[in-house]
Order: sequence, then C-alpha cells, then structure tokens
Amino acid sequence: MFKQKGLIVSCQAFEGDPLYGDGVMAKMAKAAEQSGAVGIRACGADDILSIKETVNLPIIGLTKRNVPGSQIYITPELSDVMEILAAGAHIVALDMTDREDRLLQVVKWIDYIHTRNAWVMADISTYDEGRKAEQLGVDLISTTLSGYTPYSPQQVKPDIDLVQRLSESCAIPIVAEGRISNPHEAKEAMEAGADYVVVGSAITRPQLIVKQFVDQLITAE
Ligand SMILES: CC(=O)N[C@H](C=O)[C@@H](O)[C@H](O)[C@H](O)COP(=O)(O)O
Repeated sequence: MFKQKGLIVSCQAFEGDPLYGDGVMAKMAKAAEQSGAVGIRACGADDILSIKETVNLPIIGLTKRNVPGSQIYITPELSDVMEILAAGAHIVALDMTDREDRLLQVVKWIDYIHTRNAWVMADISTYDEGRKAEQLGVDLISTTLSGYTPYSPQQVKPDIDLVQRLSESCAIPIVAEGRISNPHEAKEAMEAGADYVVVGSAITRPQLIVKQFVDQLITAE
C-alpha cells in the first residue's frame, strides 16, 4: 500500500477552521506529497475526493461526528465506513477503543472493508486495545487516541512508550500518531519502532502553530 515507511500527513479542517473547504486540504496534501510524505490522513468525503484527485498517495479516510449517546466520534457508524469507501479512501480509520461494547459490530465492518480491497487502521489508546485490534484482523494500529480516553496516559508529549510496546509485540505495522510536534519527536517515534508517523496539527493547523509563537512571546514579556 505505502511505497515506504515514513511520514503520513493528516490534512483535516472542520467548519469554523480558517482552512476549511475550498480544496485547501488538497493543497496541503499536495505540499506533503511534494516534500516526501508517504501517505495522507483525511476526514470526510469532500476532502477525500479532492485529495484523491490531487495526489497519488494512499489515503487514510475517516469521518468525525458526534452520535447522540456515544463517545465514539471517529468513523462512528457503518454509514460512515460506506461514505469513506465511496469517496475512494484506501484505508479506513476506525475507533477500536474499549469505550463501548461494539467490537462484534466492528469485526463485520473490518470484513466488509477488506472485501472492498481497502485496509483498516485501528485508532487505539492503550496496548491492550492494540493487541485486540490485531487479533480482530486490522492492517495497521495507530496510537491516535492515547491521551483522549479517560483511562490512557494524559500527556502533552506523544505516547512513545505505547509505540515501543506495540512494535515489540505486534506483527502488523505500527503508526505513531498524536501530539507529534516536531521532526525530532517524529524520529524518536520511528526509532521506538513505528513504521509510520502521522503528523497533523504541527503541519496543517497554522492557527495552532501561530498560537504557540504568540504564547511564547507573551511569556517572554
Ligand atoms: C484525537 C483525535 O481526534 N485525533 C484526530 C484524528 O484523526 C486528529 O484531530 C489529529 O489531528 C490527528 O490524530 C493527528 O494528531 P496531531 O494533530 O496531534 O498531530
């Protein structure tokens, strides 16, 4: 699927974000491709479609939306899986945390995604969730949700320890994702055993990058 190991750039913007709409995420993806990224992570059918027209890299697709009564917001329902596949994503990202008792349902989605010749990326938050996802037949495990479930380590830095533990015991590729804010941390994740590193905010959310500079200047006053 991927030409080689390396950097996957998450190109996501939402209503209210300054870069939302108008094909801006496809331009971000083009910039990522030009500079050597090996894949793109993208949200929603519109962005997946326009990115697919613009770059020649594998696309990890997801949807993000709130379902009443549920904490799961990444690709929460089968209709989301269908939407992502119809848009042409090569890989579907699924929440495979233990927060809700839905793994039996998700196993059927994994089979379905495979019948469509696509891969499944399991977004998990702990080592046990990663191991379980591997047993259920996913193709990639990503540490995306470490720090975003109440029972996973709440930290500002990326969860390098989780990357290392998973890479030591899983046979499938491990993706380091979440709060990787500079090239040094990306390298650290690869050295800990990640096959791929997903970086989002530090590359494609300039409003957050600007805020970091401004905050530093304020504290320096
Ligand atoms: C927790 C969650 O909902 N993560 C989302 C998953 O798609 C995105 O908002 C993140 O930008 C992505 O995981 C990359 O992480 P970072 O932006 O920290 O490099």
